[in-house]
Amino acid sequence: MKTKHVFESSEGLVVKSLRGAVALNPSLRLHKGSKSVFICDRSPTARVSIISGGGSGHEPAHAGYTGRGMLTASVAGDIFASPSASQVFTAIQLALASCKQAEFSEKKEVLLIINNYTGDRLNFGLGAERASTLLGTHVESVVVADDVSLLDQDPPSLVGPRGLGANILVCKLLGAAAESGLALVELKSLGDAVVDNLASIGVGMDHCHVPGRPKDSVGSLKDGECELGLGLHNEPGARRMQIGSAENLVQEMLKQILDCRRKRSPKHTDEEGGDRDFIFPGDEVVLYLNNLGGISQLEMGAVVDEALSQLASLDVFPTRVYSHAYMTSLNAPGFSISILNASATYRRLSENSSAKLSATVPQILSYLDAPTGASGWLGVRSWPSAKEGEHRDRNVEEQETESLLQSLSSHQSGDKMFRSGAANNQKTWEAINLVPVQVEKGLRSACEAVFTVESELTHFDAEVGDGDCGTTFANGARAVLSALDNQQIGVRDMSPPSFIRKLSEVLEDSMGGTSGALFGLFFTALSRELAEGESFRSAPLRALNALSKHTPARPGDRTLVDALAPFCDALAHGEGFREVVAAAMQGAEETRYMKPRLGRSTYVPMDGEGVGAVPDPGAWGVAAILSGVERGISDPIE
Ligand SMILES: Nc1ncnc2c1ncn2[C@@H]1O[C@H](COP(=O)(O)OP(=O)(O)O)[C@@H](O)[C@H]1O
Ligand SMILES: O=C[C@H](O)COP(=O)(O)O
Repeated sequence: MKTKHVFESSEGLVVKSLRGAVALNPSLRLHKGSKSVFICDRSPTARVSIISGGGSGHEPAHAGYTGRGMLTASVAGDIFASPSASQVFTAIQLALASCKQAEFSEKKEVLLIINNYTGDRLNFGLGAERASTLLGTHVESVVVADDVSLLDQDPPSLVGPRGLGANILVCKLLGAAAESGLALVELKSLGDAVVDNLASIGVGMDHCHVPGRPKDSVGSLKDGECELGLGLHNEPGARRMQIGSAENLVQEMLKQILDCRRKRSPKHTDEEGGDRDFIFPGDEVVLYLNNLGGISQLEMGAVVDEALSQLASLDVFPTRVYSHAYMTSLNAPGFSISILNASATYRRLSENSSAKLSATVPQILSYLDAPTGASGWLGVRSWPSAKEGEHRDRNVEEQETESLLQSLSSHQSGDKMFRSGAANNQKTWEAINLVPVQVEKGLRSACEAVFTVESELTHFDAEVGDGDCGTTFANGARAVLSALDNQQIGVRDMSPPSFIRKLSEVLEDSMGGTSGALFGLFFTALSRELAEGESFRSAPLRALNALSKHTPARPGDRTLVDALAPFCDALAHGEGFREVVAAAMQGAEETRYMKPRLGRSTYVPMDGEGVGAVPDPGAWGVAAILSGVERGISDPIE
């Protein structure tokens, strides 16, 4: 595995890289704070804004696919961690603003293209909810879940298949369809039909290394070995196997794609036609290969050739062929093969009575052929002419974007109400038996505890996930300490509900990822419960119940809920703080032996030697936070 980088740390790397992407295309602007890139000269024909995004490390996704005929705006999280809900909300605002101001109020329709990862689903979902409430935006989502490598899991995971590199094919198709003037309901029908008939599988020769992470944070593969059923985030593949030969590898990958209908879990059988072929004779299909970043172009060309000749031997002759590093996993030496069945997409649209669009196969293919101004797809073909001696000044452009966002706040309704939430409640800390000095000490100590376990969390998450859990938790802890230090939040100056509400905003803005969304939701609910008069003993359990509406995770599913639930329960039952923290730690410890049904661990085979021995990183982090609080407060809470 290559661990040498041009930039030895990931600090500031994402924004720098986004600036690079914007420099390639004069039609783009960057909003640094939210890591959003948007079109500043949107075409008049597009009625709907198309937005996608996700963690960084997948470049040129998604900034490189922002441009006329593809995405109106994109939003990036940290490396391999989804952007937060507030980032998504800002991206939506900027996409809407890219219409001329006069048209702003009429073009409030947004389609989100979301890859099926928990963090992305939660954060894009919450960002969309906020846009509907505050801007009156009508938002629909198309969820890309094209990975066929884990369809026969038993019991089936609650997460569903991952989204792989064919996400970009969906962005291209829907971006061009939006450019042609389709309405939101039509785009949603088209998108759903496309993702239902899209199947992909990835393979990796080795893992990639994230700049700045410990060099041994991810294990290397042995000579001659590969991992089949690979995601985009460096998590272990569905299974290890001998490469054998390139022909065998491509054959195995195509077989999994062509058999995907038969492999779908029984619960999908009725609605999705389980036990059927993925391709019928005469179907028009698109072959799409995605280089994860580390395979030579020479070999990729040969893989295209191999895939085409094997498909020809099965009487399948793709009408369109694409191969490029569309959506990378840093520089991972791997690739994925995807097939989009355009004929089946057409059938699905014409047979489904609830579909709001009918589109012929040539029409569907025309969306792929349509020109785009997005540099990552074909490269920008025509540059707007600049006056002699006129140069772009990125500082001026970024300042203009800040001003634009500020001016947009006048279009929002109810922002103040949303932001302050429970802030009006004047109940004091003393009234709920907490001493402000102790609360601050506990909070600071919790942040220190996160730094202590950061590398452990990275290690656990690298074993069973994508290795970003330590960074995500540490980002949150750093932001909380800095918010306390610069008095952005102050325990003494704020009532408990307002303080917790602000804390949730700080966490939500700084963390991203699944855990950032879950913390944001939990603390928002906690603030509301306190404002409604619940005590510090009863409010956390009620907040946990509120969280349960956004995630199906329950104790036993091997998530951070396994640490949080015993804590909330024990607190509600009147146990002392030492005991409630011990309950959380025991819950986290027990995750070592649990089989995951949620989160990224579901993609990883857990029966393998040693893998099951690590606890769930999120649960471990929550337990560390709580024991940090315990260390920080010298007296019991009551
Ligand atoms: N659906 C879910 N519900 C509750 N907790 C979850 C869920 N999915 C993942 N988690 C928790 O999130 C932790 C990972 O957090 P994070 O690194 O932010 O996730 P990711 O990188 O996958 O977005 C997991 O260890 C698990 O505790
Ligand atoms: O690159 C990361 C993806 O957007 C998934 O995000 P997540 O790991 O937070 O679910």
